[in-house]
Amino acid sequence: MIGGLYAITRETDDSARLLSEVEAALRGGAAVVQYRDKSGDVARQHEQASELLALCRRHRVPLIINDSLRLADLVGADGVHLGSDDGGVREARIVLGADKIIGVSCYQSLDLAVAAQAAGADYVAFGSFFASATKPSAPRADITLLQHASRVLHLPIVAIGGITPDNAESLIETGADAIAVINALFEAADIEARARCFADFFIAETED
Ligand SMILES: Cc1ncc(COP(=O)(O)OP(=O)(O)O)c(N)n1
Ligand SMILES: Cc1nc(C(=O)O)sc1CCOP(=O)(O)O
Repeated sequence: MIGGLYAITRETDDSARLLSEVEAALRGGAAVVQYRDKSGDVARQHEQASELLALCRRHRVPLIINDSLRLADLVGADGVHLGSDDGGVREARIVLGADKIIGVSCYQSLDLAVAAQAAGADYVAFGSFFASATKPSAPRADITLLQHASRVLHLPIVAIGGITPDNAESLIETGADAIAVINALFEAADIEARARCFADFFIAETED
């Protein structure tokens, strides 16, 4: 079940730094990790994904691979995140099997989310809710989308794009089950403390 702080890695060839940053996020309470690397360096991706998987297993947190069904299958990751160019849910389900997590980017479209749900996705993601330093060109989603989506869908909803400690609560209160964060998490001076800050929003939510 996807929920809480969903940490997405920054691209780097410094594997030791990658691992130590993700470990800090896990210590702070990240509930899901996504490996996202657009370099096209297949050897590096295989090595980093394998090392991250071992780390995530030690913390009992799922590792999702962005974009690549092939890499997810090769390293035995816990799931894959599919964007509009990354293939369909049904194919991913056949390759990965019933127990793996399949997430789908639905951008600003509830129709895409309904279709992903019908195809057997395990979660859907909407964004970008705020200006994103990582993806400045990402089209913006309105927060009311979360309200509609949480009424219509019966699977976890992930919000992404420019999320910071100052705006995360508004998304969670409006219907996000998870918040996916890159910059505001991994650019923080103290990644563990920042992760804890994000994770605590979900504890506060269950206490309300
Ligand atoms: C949790 C989550 N949500 C959305 C995205 C974006 O995926 P995509 O649209 O495929 O873009 P890239 O990440 O591949 O640039 C994501 N990765 N994770
Ligand atoms: C990878 C990605 N996808 C987005 C979308 O809107 O689909 S926004 C985004 C970047 C998220 O990083 P940050 O937390 O640094 O803004």
